[in-house]
Amino acid sequence: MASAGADEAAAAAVAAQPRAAISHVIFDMDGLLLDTEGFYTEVQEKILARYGKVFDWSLKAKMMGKKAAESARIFVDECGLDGLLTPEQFLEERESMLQALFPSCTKLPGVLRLIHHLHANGIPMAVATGSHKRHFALKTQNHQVMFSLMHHVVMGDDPEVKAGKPSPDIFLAAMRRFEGNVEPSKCLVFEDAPSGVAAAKNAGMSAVMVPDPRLDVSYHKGADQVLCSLLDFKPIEWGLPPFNE
Ligand SMILES: O=P(O)(O)OC[C@@H](O)CO
Ligand SMILES: [Mg+2]
Repeated sequence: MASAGADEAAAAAVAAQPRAAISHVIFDMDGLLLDTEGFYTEVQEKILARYGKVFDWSLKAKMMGKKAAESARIFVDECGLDGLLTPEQFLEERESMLQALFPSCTKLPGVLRLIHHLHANGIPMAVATGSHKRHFALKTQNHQVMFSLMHHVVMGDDPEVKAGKPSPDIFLAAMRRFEGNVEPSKCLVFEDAPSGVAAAKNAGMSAVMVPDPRLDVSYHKGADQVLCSLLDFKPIEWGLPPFNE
């Protein structure tokens, strides 16, 4: 067993050489802060079952994190539903089911601890979500306090977000809305989706991925760090103030 002295020396070494000198943090929302991805999966499984098809995780990997219209197009194309269902009909069909589910969503493990810690230490935070305004309101109605700690939120239907993730648009818009002149290399993005990690990297930022365990590990590549849960995040590795526990 390592001695207390050895532990302290190891912590000092990590603090002396962080992976990056992060000053600003940007969170994805669905599947990262809020446990909403399961709702999408459930509803999409139901719709696909009507056509005698099974919704799987390789399709999920392509859809998650995208703007609604983009993921609807992927759903129709990948499932071979052209001529049977349009992307617009798909969105309409899933809408009432999703609306009923969203308000009951819960926070994912470690979210509150990390956000309160960063806020207490004066680290500016933002949210960058592919979700549009109407869904954002339904998902966050029971999590207002947490979102009030964010400097700002950028949503998928924001005029500055021309293309959804993996385009860097949303993360660059989130970066520009912080006060001062913030460099991408100082921004750390937390994401659950492959397209979100790619968007962060395309923006020149660092990306910590917290994927669903059902997502194949081949989708982890590109992330600077992959964690099972936000509870495993060590701020000190990124030049951020350490937890005091
Ligand atoms: O960007 P996020 O917050 O994951 O939201 C995307 C979404 O609407 C569901 O995949
Ligand atoms: Mg997400």
